[in-house]
Amino acid sequence: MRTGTKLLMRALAGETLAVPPVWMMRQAGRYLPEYRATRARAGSFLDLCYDPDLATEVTLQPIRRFGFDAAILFADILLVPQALGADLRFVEGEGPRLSTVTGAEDLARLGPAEAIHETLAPVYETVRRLRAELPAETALIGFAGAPWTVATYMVAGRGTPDQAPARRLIYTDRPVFDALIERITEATIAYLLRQIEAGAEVVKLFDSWAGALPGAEFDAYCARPAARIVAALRAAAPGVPVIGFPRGAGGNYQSFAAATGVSALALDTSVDPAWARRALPGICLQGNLDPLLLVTGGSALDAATRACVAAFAGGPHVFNLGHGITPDADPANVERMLRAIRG
Ligand SMILES: Cc1c2[nH]c(c1CCC(=O)O)Cc1[nH]c(c(CCC(=O)O)c1C)Cc1[nH]c(c(CCC(=O)O)c1C)Cc1[nH]c(c(C)c1CCC(=O)O)C2
Repeated sequence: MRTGTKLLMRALAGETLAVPPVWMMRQAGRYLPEYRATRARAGSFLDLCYDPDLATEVTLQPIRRFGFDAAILFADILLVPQALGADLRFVEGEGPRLSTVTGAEDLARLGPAEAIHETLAPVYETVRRLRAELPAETALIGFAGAPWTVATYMVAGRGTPDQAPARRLIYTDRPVFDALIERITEATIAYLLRQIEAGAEVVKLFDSWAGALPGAEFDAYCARPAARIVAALRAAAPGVPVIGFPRGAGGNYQSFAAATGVSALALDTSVDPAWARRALPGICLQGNLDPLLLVTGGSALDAATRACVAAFAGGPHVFNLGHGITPDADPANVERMLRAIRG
């Protein structure tokens, strides 16, 4: 395989490497001064997402600075709802605001899954440019939000601490909720396949709020949609690894792995690596350093980084954080983390 020498691809294919490949969730972001400068040139965050030149530039910035083993496409999980017809804007200092979907009429106003590509064409162009510009050793990761997490924003119209609006819709109007999950699932498959066609070598499914699903609903709204997405990608794009990230799934990480057949599991900060190795044998594990250590730094960062590498050393591992790097992180601490991993 042409990509066979990239460390990330080797780890995802199940190889245990002496030094794990490394990348970070949110590696292109506000903790980098060069990101803030490009972001200021773009205007809004969404303008940046839809400008292939600038989105390519910010994706490459952390690769140039740190030499990560993978780049992740610069975009957002909420571009899919927007492409389905939701109004979307990001309020500075607050977060996303969307038009809400709480009933059959709202659902009827959304476009079909196949209609998303017109809006998302600039994202595919960014993927093409990245594939042409990335160093030969750097893998390109595409991504989408998982249906449940995307639905939580579409139902509430914003981020919520407990995803109560989406949970409420499950209990009060399950047919509408199921239809929404179905629409997002179809759009996600179409979106990821276009990213793969454009040059994404790996895709990651972000289910950031999987931990908010009641246990009885985890299978229906986290595992099953992910299983459908994985199966559709495997059928149309065999050989492209899929990383699943059911954040906060706890003990459900096991049933998620079994139900979906993902190539790798991204573990959040709460998961004990030793438990994960025992409970999830044979699968590539990604994670899971506490991102706060990149704010606090010092010898605690060195110790935790080395402990993380050692704890996962018995099998295929992709070093990452347990969640995204935060805007108050110090880039010098990222260098320090990389020295502790790579020596
Ligand atoms: C829930 C979610 C979103 N977006 C995403 C998730 C799932 C992962 C997670 O749990 O973090 C995923 C995401 N968002 C972004 C990426 C790009 C790739 C990467 O570097 O990881 C990815 C993979 C850029 C971004 N997405 C966002 C930024 C900050 C925008 C800015 O420059 O102001 C970036 C770099 C904005 C965003 N986007 C979203 C929110 C709630 C916010 C606002 C909160 C915040 O400001 O941090 C939705």
